[in-house]
Amino acid sequence: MSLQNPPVNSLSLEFLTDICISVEKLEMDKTCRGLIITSSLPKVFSAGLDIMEMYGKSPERCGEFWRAVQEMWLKLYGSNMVTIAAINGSSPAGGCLMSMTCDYRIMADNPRYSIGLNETQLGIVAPFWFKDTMTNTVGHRTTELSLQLGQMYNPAEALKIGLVDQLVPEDQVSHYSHTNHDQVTTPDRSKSMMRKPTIDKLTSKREADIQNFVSFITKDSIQKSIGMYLEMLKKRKR
Ligand SMILES: CCCCC/C=C\C/C=C\CC/C=C/CC(=O)SCCNC(=O)CCNC(=O)[C@H](O)C(C)(C)COP(=O)(O)OP(=O)(O)OC[C@H]1O[C@@H](n2cnc3c(N)ncnc32)[C@H](O)[C@@H]1OP(=O)(O)O
Repeated sequence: MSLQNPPVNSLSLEFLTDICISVEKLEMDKTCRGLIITSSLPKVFSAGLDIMEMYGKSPERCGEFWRAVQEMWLKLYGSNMVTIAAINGSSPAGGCLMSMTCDYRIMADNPRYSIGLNETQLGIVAPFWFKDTMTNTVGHRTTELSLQLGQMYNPAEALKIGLVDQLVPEDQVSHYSHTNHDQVTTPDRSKSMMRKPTIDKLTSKREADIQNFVSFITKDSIQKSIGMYLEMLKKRKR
């Protein structure tokens, strides 16, 4: 599955819906045992959630958006397929979350790329299931430090903390993700045994999580922080 939503593969409601439909189709295809997620765009795996979906939108729309984010996570984290993230560019926040849902992460060894949960930098708090996914990937202490600082990691740092499993030359990400994953076997009961408690936690709190998100994101102070962050993104470009 090659992500293609220019300019930066941000996860809008529409794009998330497309991703969910694609994963569902592959999941039902009995001939398909594995899924490699990568990006068709240069330099960016995914810029994470589409910030415009969280800025100046109605509570109803925000709720619909958040349900789609949850659905993407539930489908990928609970997938019965072998899943590999071929991270061929930067992958902040929701992009990092998406790659952490996979069984194995291969990243391009380019120091200009970064990956991590940077929500704190936007003045927002990573939801509990983002935190849980990271804890399951890199452990409690690293997650605590990482979330408090909104830390982004270059590929070497990401490898060191276990956020990615393998670094490869940039032009070989696709090759390695197709051929070099002996470490990942066909998902069996171990995968669901390890992930089920985390999945059940969100499933049982899904509606409350949507309410929390909507009331948090529509607060004036949070809208102001997001607006300032958007300005910063645009200025950084000039
Ligand atoms: C206490 C109570 C707790 C309750 C908690 C309840 C709920 C929790 C609440 C909220 C949680 C919300 C979770 C959010 C997770 C997210 O994913 S937020 C998104 C975070 N993403 C980012 O910060 C990425 C920002 N982007 C970048 O760093 C760079 O763009 C890039 C990805 C590294 C690429 O760089 P590059 O130089 O190639 O591109 P540009 O920067 O020039 O960008 C091009 C263009 O795209 C726009 N853009 C970039 N990222 C996004 C985005 N994520 N969404 C929308 N638009 C984006 C950028 O502004 C440029 O636009 P242009 O100027 O109009 O061309």
